[in-house]
Amino acid sequence: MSNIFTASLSNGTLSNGNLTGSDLPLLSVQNLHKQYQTRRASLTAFADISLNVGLGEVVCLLGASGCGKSSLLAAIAGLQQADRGEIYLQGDRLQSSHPQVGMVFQDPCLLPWLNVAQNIAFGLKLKQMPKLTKPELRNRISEAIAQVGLQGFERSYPHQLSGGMAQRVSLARTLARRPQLLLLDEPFSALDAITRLDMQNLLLQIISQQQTTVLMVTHDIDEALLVGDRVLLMAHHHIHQEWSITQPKPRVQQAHLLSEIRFEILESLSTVMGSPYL
Ligand SMILES: Nc1ncnc2c1ncn2[C@@H]1O[C@H](COP(=O)(O)OP(=O)(O)OP(=O)(O)O)[C@@H](O)[C@H]1O
Repeated sequence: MSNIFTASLSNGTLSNGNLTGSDLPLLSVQNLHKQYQTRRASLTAFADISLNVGLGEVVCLLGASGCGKSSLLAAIAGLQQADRGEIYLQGDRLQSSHPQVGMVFQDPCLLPWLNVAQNIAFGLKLKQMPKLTKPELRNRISEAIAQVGLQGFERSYPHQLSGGMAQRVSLARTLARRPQLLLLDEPFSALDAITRLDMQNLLLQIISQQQTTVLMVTHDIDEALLVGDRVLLMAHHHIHQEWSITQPKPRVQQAHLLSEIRFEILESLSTVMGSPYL
């Protein structure tokens, strides 16, 4: 095993990331389980999921389609209820959506009749958000626009933006809420390769400036290796294996150092899915 990562089988036990001693994880998920009931069947979304994410940690969730990644994120975001198990944010039990938990989806979901600034303001005016004064609202909006590099586009409408710009607005809308925990569900997967690289760099920049805690779903192993401090591999609705990556960021120039872990992830995925990914 290389010195830049460590791998372990989680087997449903709590994963502590970089936590030490009595540190409270920012996010703690304990024995979470969800079934979807359809007219014909009961489908497992995810089963017996336990994980911790430490303050400032970036954890990436990888896994084959249908293993439950998006459902897990939606449950943590409070967008849907799990059937069993508990979710804690800094020790407080979460049972519905929380202003300190922000989520960005693959689709930017911008409101077409609102301009960039108004779309960002919309996220700040949701009923679960603390009330802001007008100057506070203006500050939050301009700060978020600057964070994603969209100064000058405040009055543009969604149809006037490229896909990458629209996703920047979506990110700004969530960042403006100053969430403690950022949940990202394949945020860049609909973008072309170059825009995707730009957005990955932007995310890395925001993470390092704000010390944001992130739980990110991605299909892209290279993306997980680029931004993650830990990579969790989900299979058959469980967390199957995890890797800690200690290689310093940015890692773009050091892709060769990560090839070993990339190989391990593909090997593990091939074994657990019974399909050749190598
Ligand atoms: N609203 C729903 N009703 C019924 N079953 C659902 C629903 N949403 C998801 N499922 C099922 O739950 C399981 C997990 O789905 P989920 O979308 O969470 O997986 P995923 O790992 O995010 O997949 P992908 O990577 O393709 O987005 C799948 O079997 C899926 O068919």
